[in-house]
Amino acid sequence: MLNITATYTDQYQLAMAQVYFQNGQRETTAVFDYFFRKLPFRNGYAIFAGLENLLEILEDLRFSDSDIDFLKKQEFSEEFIEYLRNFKFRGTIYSAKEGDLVFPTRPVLQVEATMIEAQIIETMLLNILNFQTLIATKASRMRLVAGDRTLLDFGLRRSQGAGGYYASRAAIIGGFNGTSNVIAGKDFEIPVSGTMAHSFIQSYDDELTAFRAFAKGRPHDCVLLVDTYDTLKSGLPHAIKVGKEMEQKGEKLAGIRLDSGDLAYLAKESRKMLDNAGLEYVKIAASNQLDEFVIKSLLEQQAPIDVFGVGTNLVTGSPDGALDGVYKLAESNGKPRLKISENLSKVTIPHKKQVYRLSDSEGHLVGADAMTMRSETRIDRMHDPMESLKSLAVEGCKMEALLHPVMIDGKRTEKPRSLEEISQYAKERLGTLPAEYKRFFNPHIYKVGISSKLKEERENLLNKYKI
Ligand SMILES: Nc1ncnc2c1ncn2[C@@H]1O[C@H](COP(=O)(O)OP(=O)(O)OP(=O)(O)O)[C@@H](O)[C@H]1O
Ligand SMILES: O=P(O)(O)OC[C@H]1O[C@H](OP(=O)(O)OP(=O)(O)O)[C@H](O)[C@@H]1O
Ligand SMILES: O=C(O)c1cccnc1
Repeated sequence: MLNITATYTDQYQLAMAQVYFQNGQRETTAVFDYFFRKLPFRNGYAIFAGLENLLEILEDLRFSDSDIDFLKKQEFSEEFIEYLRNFKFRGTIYSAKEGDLVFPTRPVLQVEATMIEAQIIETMLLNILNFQTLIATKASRMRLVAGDRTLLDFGLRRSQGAGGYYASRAAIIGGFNGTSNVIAGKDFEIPVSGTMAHSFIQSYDDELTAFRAFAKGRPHDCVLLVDTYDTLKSGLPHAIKVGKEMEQKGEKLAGIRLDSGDLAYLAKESRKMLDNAGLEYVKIAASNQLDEFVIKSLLEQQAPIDVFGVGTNLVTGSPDGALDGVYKLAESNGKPRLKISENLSKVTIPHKKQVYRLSDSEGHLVGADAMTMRSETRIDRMHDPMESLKSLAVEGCKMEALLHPVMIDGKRTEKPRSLEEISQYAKERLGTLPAEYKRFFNPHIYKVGISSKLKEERENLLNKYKI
């Protein structure tokens, strides 16, 4: 994994931390909620991703010697620098499971730590969770339309800098099968695969010679790019020739890739030509600015495409550049805290909380989560957090707690989950979500309610701070 140290933060976190340190508030405790306010892509759900990376980094988070040297040149006191030299995150984290379905305005994760620790990790936590959750969600939309066809991430070259590294991981959580990104493949144990570039074909005097050379070098995973000169008049005939030559050697051409033009038409024509030549097993891959809408359209056109290679629109989270996940103080030194806003949706919810996913007696999701004080284990009624007169009886519903202690006093509570396990979990959870939350246009809203106790606590605080 990329080497992230404790300076992966914003300066104001350190400035605030120094003030706590100097004012004898080193042991002041905090509870922060991580949540987002708006689903990306007008989607009906998000897939939580990035947790394993976060925990791995937190367990070993330090200021390195060079970090300390750098900070010495900034405006920090010697005593505070010494404190940072010995800094370690010793906090506790309650979190949703990575790969779970998450929805706006309810905590996805809670951090309990000293105020200093909690502030120092804020930026990094947001940076990791916001990005991977965005990309996993985008990837899952493509998985929903692609059925069981292969989805490959081709995005590293188009991503916002190093973001491509984590995008490849998040794509797998969202349901992609593999990546062209070699370092992500190595670090996260993602199946790595790829085809060939136009430059390879251009570098030879003719296409056939290029194809033959590639087939010789990659006899087991040879996918030929057929659109450099003319897909149907040149690329396909040459690929078929090489495919037949490979058969003579007891080898099999793995596939062809279409990267321009009308992908549905070209895939249909290519399939016919391959089948007529007895190359029914040769797969058709397609790429070129794909996204969930293009993939859906291609499949509606019955395009016989087996593999989709997706770059830009996956790894950039296009058209949404970021998930708006935030980190808000819910308690300090054991006292509940509130942030007031003109906009009721931005008034925070105090206290250590739990989020329960509700289902009926047969185990079907009822389309609502209930937010409670962490100490509550049962509630009969939940209230709309925005409209105080609206409430809903929930007695008889099964309540599944979503937030689990994943780190206690700086140590992880469980061994790391593999990426495969996480993506399998995401698949299962998405499988339980009714179709109306998964459609692209105007999906159902997955509701949230707060318990009577939490509502009362919030109102008391609101009254206390109201001017
Ligand atoms: N049959 C199709 N149905 C829907 N969208 C398609 C179809 N074929 C291609 N697309 C998508 O349309 C967009 C643009 O395709 P277009 O044919 O203009 O590609 P191009 O890069 O301009 O091709 P060329 O290299 O031939 O100029 C891409 O996002 C592509 O994935
Ligand atoms: O379109 P995207 O979804 O972003 O997918 C990745 C694109 O990157 C490659 O093109 P590029 O022109 O960079 O290289 P090439 O010469 O190998 O085609 C590939 O051929 C895809 O078209
Ligand atoms: O392997 C490929 O075909 C590939 C990899 C990265 C980007 N475009 C294509």
